[in-house]
Amino acid sequence: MTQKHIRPRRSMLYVPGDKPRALEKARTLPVDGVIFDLEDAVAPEAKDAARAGIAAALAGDWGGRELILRVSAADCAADFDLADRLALDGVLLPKVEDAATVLAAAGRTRHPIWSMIETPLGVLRAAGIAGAGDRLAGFVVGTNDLVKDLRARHVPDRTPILTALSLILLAARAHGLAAIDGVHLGLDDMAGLEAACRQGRDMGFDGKTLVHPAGIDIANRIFGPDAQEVAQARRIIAAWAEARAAGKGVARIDGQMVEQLHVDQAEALVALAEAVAAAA
Ligand SMILES: CC(C)(COP(=O)(O)OP(=O)(O)OC[C@H]1O[C@@H](n2cnc3c(N)ncnc32)[C@H](O)[C@@H]1OP(=O)(O)O)[C@@H](O)C(=O)NCCC(=O)NCCSC(=O)C[C@H](O)C(=O)O
Ligand SMILES: [Mg+2]
Repeated sequence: MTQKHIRPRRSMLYVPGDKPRALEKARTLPVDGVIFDLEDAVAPEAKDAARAGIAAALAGDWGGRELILRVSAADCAADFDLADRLALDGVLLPKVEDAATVLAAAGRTRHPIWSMIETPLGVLRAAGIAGAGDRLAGFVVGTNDLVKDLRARHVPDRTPILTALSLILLAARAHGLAAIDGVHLGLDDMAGLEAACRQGRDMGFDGKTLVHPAGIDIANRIFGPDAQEVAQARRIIAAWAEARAAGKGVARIDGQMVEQLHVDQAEALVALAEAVAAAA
C-alpha cells in the first residue's frame, strides 16, 4: 500500500486554544505540525475564548507547518463553524469509535479529517474507521485516554498498549493513512521521550504528538531521516537503476539483496528527507 502523504510529521505539537502565549510561540518553533486544541486542554468555560484565540492566531504566518484543529467533540457545531472560516490542513476528531463519525464529519467540513484512536472500541474498530473514505488523512493515537480506559498503567516500555498501537498502525497502513504516536507525559523526562520516539519510529509511526516545546528536537531527530540512511537509500536507487539497465530484476549491494520493494522504501526515505530540507 503506497503512502497518501509524503509530508514530514515528525513533531506534531498540541497547543491549547486558550493560551495566547503558547499560540504565539508555536509559530516560531521548528515543528512539522501544530494541533490547535479545543478538547481536553481547554476547560468548558474557556471554549469560546479558545475559538477566538485560534482564529486570531491563524491570521498570522505559519510557514509550511501542518495546521490541524482538534474539535472538542465530533459533533460540536461551533467548532466546525470555526474550522470552515480557517485555512487549516485538517480537523482532528476526538475519541472516534466508528466509520459513521468520520463520514458525518466529512459532511460538515471541507478539510481533511483526522481521527483520534484512543478508546478500546476505537482500537478494535480501527480497520473499519480507516476504511471510512478518501477524506480521512490519518490517525493520531491518544495513549492517555487509552491507558485510562484499559485501567492500565503508564510504564516506560509501553507494554500494556503495544497491541493497541500495532492494531492502529495495521489499520492505518492498510488504507494508506498517516499514523502519529501519542504524547509522552513526563515533561522533564527527555530520555524517556527519546526511548518512546525510537519505539514509535521502529514500529512504523510517522511522528510523535507533543505537549511541550522541549521535546521537538528529539522527535525531529528520531523520526527524521538519518543522513547515513539517506546516503544508503541513494546508493540503493542508483544500484537498482544500473541493475535494471542490465536487464536484472534483483540487485546486490553491500552483500544484501535489493528488489523493487527496497527501492520503493529508499525512494520514500529520500522524498521525506527532501521534504524536511524544503521545510527547514
Ligand atoms: C504542560 C504545560 C501545562 C506546561 O506548561 P508550563 O509549565 O507553563 O510550561 P513552561 O513554563 O515550561 O513553558 C515554557 C515555554 O514554552 C511555552 N509552551 C509550553 N507549552 C507549549 C505548547 N504546548 N505549545 C507552545 N508553547 C508552549 C510556554 O508558553 C513558555 O513560553 P515562554 O513564555 O516563551 O517561556 C503546557 O506545556 C501545555 O499546556 N501543554 C499542552 C497541553 C495540551 O495541549 N494537552 C492536550 C493534548 S494531549 C492529549 O489530549 C492527549 C490525548 O488526547 C490522549 O488521550 O492521550
Ligand atoms: Mg485523549
